[in-house]
Amino acid sequence: MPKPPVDLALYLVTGRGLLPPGKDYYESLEESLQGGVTLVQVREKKADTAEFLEVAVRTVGICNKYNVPVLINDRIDICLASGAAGVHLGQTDMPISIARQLLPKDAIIGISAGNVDEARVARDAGADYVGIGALWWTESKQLVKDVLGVRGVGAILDVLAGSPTRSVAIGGIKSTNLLRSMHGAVGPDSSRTLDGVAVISEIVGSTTPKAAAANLKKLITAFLGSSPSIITIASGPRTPEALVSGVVKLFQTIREETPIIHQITNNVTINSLANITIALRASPIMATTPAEMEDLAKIGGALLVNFGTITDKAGMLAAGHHYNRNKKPIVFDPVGVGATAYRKAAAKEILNTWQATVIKGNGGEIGSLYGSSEVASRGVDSVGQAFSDPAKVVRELARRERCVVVMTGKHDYVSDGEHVLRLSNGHELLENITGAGCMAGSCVAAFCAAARLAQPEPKDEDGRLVRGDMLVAAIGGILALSIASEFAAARTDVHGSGTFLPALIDEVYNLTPEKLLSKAKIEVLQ
Ligand SMILES: Cc1ncc(COP(=O)(O)OP(=O)(O)O)c(N)n1
Ligand SMILES: Cc1nc(C(=O)O)sc1CCOP(=O)(O)O
Repeated sequence: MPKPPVDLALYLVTGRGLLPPGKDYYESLEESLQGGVTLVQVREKKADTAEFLEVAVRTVGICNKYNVPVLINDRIDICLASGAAGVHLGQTDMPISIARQLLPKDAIIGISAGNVDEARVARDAGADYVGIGALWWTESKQLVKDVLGVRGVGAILDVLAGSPTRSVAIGGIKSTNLLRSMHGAVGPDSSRTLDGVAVISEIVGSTTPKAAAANLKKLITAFLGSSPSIITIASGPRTPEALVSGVVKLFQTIREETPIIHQITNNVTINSLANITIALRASPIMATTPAEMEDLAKIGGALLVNFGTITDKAGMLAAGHHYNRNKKPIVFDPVGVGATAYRKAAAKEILNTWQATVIKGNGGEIGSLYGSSEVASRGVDSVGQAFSDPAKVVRELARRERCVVVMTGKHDYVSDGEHVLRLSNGHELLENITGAGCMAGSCVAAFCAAARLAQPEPKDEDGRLVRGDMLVAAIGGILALSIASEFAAARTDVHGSGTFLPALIDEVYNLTPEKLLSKAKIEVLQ
């Protein structure tokens, strides 16, 4: 009979040195079990053998009351002597083949994996699970290597595809980043996700470990119980009529609710972005200082991060973290990402730190993120012919980044990884003004804020990073600007690009549901 899999969902690794002053270890342990911890590892780095054994025996006794298995960090002898369920082994500990011989047949053996090769060896050796770390930076252990970030963890998860070896991530996991960690840590090829999280300080360092554990448990249970395939869960039929009618609803929501759109953008187009946001009846705030981000993320309806003149990377990283934490949408506009190595590295760092809801770019920018040279970036413009299969590019990038992708151009392509839409509105004068693409980003962000507001907050934690139909929101933002551009270009007072820009702002201001309904050109490609 195969042994039943251990529940890795909320894995407490002990750390007596991190207890708050005056808090008893056994009391803290019992409270955390009451909060919903599913597995415990006794990790004693300073105790001698006698003390380690005493702690292990008492820990097993307490955990038995809650039917929660105990693993021992590093030490086979302590595992055997304490009656623990198994061990967690590091890379320099006893090899798993010997550990299996020494331990009972049904012992659980977990192994640390900090890279793809270590995970492959652990998998082939039959590890029950791998502990992948460090995901984020932590003060609980002196790290000797760079943190992996969600992408590093995702790459390791791919190695486990098709094997029974399961996985947890460890390092810096808190209630504030748990959902982002789980959503982001997905193998790009296999879509395999983590089976749980291993945590020390968030629980052990708390004066109320029961509440700390319960909070983490609520989040991880919601994630594991939901469909993790795509960040924005589609709702409603994807016909052109249904999509435009959804866009109109969001357009009206913006007018009724005037959501705050927080924008970190470039100094070339900042004024146009603020004006286009106001024209839509949303409310812009252009703030870049990292220290403000926690507060702004509480009041902002959505965040736009545009790195046209990338001087505020620290603010971008902090802002995204807080918007993820507050479950608010983020639109990422990686302006000119293919132009320099610095921008490429910054985009990678950003997408490894927070989860974008929508990525919007021109062909060169999307091509660069996708890893294609078919259409390249020169400065902030695209060069090269159109993609031979643009639908594939946006769909695959959306799947990989687990968000909605918008690729602007003669036709605009939008995908949530499942559906692909082609939008064919817009006027060529948009190419003759600076910041048309950036303004599209502001419009998309305003529609994303509306999409979130339009969907009632779920009563229970639902494991998502944002709520609302972000596919419709992305389409709405693009249509609002491109349909307004058609009305602006048709005006008799528009004589060229100079008169076009203010007319464009006017026409966004004067946009109506009827104009959107009558002009929208949407094709559902997939
Ligand atoms: C679940 C889990 N994952 C990784 C580790 C780290 O183990 P190791 O590499 O042996 O380092 P130490 O914990 O011994 O410092 C872990 N303990 N648990
Ligand atoms: C024990 C341990 N191992 C790590 C690894 O990277 O292998 S990180 C880590 C410490 C995790 O503690 P916290 O939840 O407080 O960040």
